[in-house]
Amino acid sequence: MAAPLTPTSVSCPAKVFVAGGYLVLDRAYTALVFGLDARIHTVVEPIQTRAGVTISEITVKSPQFQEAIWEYGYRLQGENAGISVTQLSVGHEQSISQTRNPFIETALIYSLTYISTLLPNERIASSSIRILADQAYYSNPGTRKSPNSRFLDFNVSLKDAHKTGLGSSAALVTSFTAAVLGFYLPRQKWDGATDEGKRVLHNLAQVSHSHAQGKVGSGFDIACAIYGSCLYRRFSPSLLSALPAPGTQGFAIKLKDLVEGDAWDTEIQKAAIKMPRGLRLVMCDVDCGSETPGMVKKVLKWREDNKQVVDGIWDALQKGNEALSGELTRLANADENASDEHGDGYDALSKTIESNRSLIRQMSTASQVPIEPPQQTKLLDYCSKLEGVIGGVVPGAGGYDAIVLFVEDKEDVISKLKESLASYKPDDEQNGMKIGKVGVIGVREEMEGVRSEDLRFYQEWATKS
Ligand SMILES: Nc1ncnc2c1ncn2[C@@H]1O[C@H](COP(=O)(O)OP(=O)(O)O)[C@@H](O)[C@H]1O
Ligand SMILES: C[C@@](O)(CCOP(=O)(O)OP(=O)(O)O)CC(=O)O
Repeated sequence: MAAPLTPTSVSCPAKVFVAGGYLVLDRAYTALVFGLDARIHTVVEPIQTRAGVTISEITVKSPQFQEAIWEYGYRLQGENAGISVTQLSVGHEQSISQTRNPFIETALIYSLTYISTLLPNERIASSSIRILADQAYYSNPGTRKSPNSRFLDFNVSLKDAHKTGLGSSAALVTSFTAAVLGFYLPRQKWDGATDEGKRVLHNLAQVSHSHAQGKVGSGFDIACAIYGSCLYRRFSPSLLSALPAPGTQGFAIKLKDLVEGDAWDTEIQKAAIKMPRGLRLVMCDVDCGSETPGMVKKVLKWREDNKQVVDGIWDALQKGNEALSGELTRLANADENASDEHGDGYDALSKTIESNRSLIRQMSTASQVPIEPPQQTKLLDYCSKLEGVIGGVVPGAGGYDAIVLFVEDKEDVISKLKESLASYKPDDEQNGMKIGKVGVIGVREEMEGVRSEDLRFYQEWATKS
């Protein structure tokens, strides 16, 4: 007889991709990714069913948003095809979503299927799942239920929420997968606190996120959701191509083999990423926007057509990115060995950032993809001259989304930075784009990845549908 299921909650951090954008799509290069102290939590709880009634239903709610309830029926299929999931759209409640949430649906299919391979003779019980996200993922103001509320009511539907680009889908899929595995599986079958548990979680979340996303990303965001700040080398994309589609013959067994197997060549180096004690990251949201997949396509095409030139720039940039993580680690280690102030000790860091930016601009100009477009150059140059700002870059794919700055971790430096940004005047429109208000997002770097959470956090959100 299986042990009774107990409520389980897991959270994962947001990400900022500081160096190695585009390069990381190729295993020859690495990415420097920082986790941020904004998290997405997933809570899984048993639901009471009346004696004798056996239903197979999982309800997923994202109660901070309107119309964000998804109800799923599920069943085990023959021929090792795994668990099939059907969205139930009974519509008896106004808040039931009429739209699909591909990230939730896919994470459910993949995690239940994996669970079914480990518990072949057990019925998977119904459950209720809640998702709660920290404010920083969205720029909608939101309202508090009480003065100390951690999770705000955003008062909009997910489709109308304005994302700040911190990797909501990766933190969602990873915390969701971890919470579902932790809820249904006994510790001896899967333990998220162990290295092996994390490795399986990483592989499973990569496969499911990649499926939901259309297999375009390098997977850096999932790695960060699990391991926190790290140096990341991606897995070979061919690993995923042999997996049959969900619901087809052999899917379950092949999924189990894939996620538990040792063919994964992902490399995660936690020790290669550190933040010196006197510094912190500041993320600024630029009120504009860019489409990552379109930019990726164009950059890859440019690389294909100009292999030699591009390899030259990318090899130099890889060296520069290694110099950046090397300098951060050197400064952080120096902090551990002495308690002195750095004085002008950030000069080398500042120069490395500058020279990496110049290579990124070369890439922008040659590919004609606005990775660091002139509007962002002007903003970064402006910020880099402010007191206590060491330098900054356009994170990830770049474009008009955001900038990230290395800043001295002092209150007066941050408040002056905020003042200066409030009065910042961007140039008029260039190439059809004009950046708007620049705001500081309330986050900073965090080293820790996935973690179990205390259920008390969610009391306020216990009953709201
Ligand atoms: N709080 C949430 N609850 C439910 N689904 C969410 C939530 N936040 C994000 N998502 C899902 O993730 C999608 C956004 O993912 P994506 O476009 O990849 O943005 P990001 O760059 O933040 O990862 C949303 O359309 C939705 O499906
Ligand atoms: C281009 C990339 O290498 C980096 C993109 O980083 P972003 O942080 O810009 O990503 P999104 O939040 O998904 O838009 C693509 C990748 O590695 O997947």
